[in-house]
Amino acid sequence: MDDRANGRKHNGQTHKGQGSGPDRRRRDPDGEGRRNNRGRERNRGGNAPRGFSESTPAQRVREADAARLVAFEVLRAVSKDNAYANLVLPAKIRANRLDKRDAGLATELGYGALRAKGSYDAVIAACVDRPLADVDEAILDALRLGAHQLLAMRIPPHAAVNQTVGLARAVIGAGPASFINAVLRKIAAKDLSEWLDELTAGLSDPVKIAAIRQAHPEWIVRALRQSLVAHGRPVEEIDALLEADNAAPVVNLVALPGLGDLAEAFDADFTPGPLVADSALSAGGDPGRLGSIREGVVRVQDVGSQLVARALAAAPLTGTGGAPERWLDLCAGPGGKAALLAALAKQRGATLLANEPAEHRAELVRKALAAVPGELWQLRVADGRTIAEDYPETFDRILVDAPCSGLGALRRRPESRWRRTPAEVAELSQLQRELLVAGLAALKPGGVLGYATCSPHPAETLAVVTDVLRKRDDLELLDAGEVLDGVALKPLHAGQPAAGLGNSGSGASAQLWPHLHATDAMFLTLIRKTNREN
Ligand SMILES: C[S@@+](CC[C@H](N)C(=O)[O-])C[C@H]1O[C@@H](n2cnc3c(N)ncnc32)[C@H](O)[C@@H]1O
Repeated sequence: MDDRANGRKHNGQTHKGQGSGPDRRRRDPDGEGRRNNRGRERNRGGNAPRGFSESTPAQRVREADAARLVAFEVLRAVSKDNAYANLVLPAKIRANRLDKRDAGLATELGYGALRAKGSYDAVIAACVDRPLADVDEAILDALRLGAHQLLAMRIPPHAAVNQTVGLARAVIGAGPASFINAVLRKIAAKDLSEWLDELTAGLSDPVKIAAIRQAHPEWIVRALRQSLVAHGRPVEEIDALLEADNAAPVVNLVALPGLGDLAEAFDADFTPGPLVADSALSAGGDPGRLGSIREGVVRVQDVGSQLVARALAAAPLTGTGGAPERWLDLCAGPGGKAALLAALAKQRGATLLANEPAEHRAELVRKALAAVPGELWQLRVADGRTIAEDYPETFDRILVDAPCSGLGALRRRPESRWRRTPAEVAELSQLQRELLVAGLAALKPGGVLGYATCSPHPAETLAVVTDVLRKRDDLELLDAGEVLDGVALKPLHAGQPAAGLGNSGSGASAQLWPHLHATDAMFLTLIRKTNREN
């Protein structure tokens, strides 16, 4: 018999409340755990929570419904191949020709199960008698899908269990399906808040409690709490912030100024964005349908990114000379901000150099910039740390949108919180310092550099900027919050003085927040190089 009949990776895995592996296998030679030798259901009664119909073998769901199958395949691709759900899911929806309703269900199932994996794993662990590391990954993924349906969706429990078990029977096997059935019935015995109360009972550390309740790794909860405090926000906001990470984000569009408009989007189901000009949003619209998106003059872009690009374009310079401005996007791939910057540069008679070292991402930048006349921009495919070798003190405006952990965009990348590690943050923060220093060397006196991350982790934001500024006396900090307010349609209050940056003028960094601004948690510092004669 397949070990996976009992959920095992190796030998001996069972769900709690059943006999241990070898015993159970002897009692259950067909490996399904469903019938005794009189042909009656073994799992009937006893443990089964109310609300389940006891289906006969003939009535059992034996096929995977399309939406659940797609969601399961996405979970498998993420677990097995380290895939990105936001890339795999749309491809699978297309390949399986899901209609709008099934596409919505597959998205909610897949993204929901991935986001809350930590909480669901804790629930599942309470229902099986082995460490989850010993449970076969495919079985675990099916259990996570089932747990999400049972604990977070308005799907009747019997349907959630039957459909998930049917999926498992079709794609994993009859034995594992029986194990999954038994575990899901245990999960269904309590609702989510009962499970969370049980799992957090006896804990006093607010980080551990928030981590379980809001399905985030503890180190991320800790970093986000630190960031709130460093930006003058009450630490109690952490719950709202974590909740915002768990909500499905809206789709934001930007019409490239002077090149595109949103009329077509408004005719579809998009509405004007309340925070920034030329933007639109929709909770469920499919931007791929819009001709203006296909032409590249309207683009999908988070509002936080739009604000950052516009703030850099609007920041006050102090006399960089009368020549047309030269702008640089040092870390440009895949080109979202570069496209907006290039369109703004066109309106201002400026030009843009977009730099990106990764070939395939540089290609995406080229595509993103295709809508902007070619004489206004150039692409450099090289390490940003060498920029000043080719362009010493050349640019009036520079964006260093540094490679980062992406902890500010967790709502868009459902699996990433479980994949990222603190060690990566340490490594990235060194690269971020080097890119910031290189960008400053390419900045003209009087010019402004925007250092941005889509992470609010203090090690990637304030610590990087503080470290670099501390060693220099030719730089001043602008008030990034004030500049952001100048380009926003309403005050953002994003620029509370941040701890540790008080020694570089009266300026302050700004931090956008998903729970306050409904944007990604973009961080922005605006640094001006002082003119030598000043
Ligand atoms: C946060 S992303 C930039 C996002 C981009 N600004 C946008 O809005 O689409 C960071 C980019 O930096 C690039 N990168 C990584 N190492 C780099 C380096 N040494 N120099 C310049 N860019 C680098 C990554 O390949 C990635 O494309």
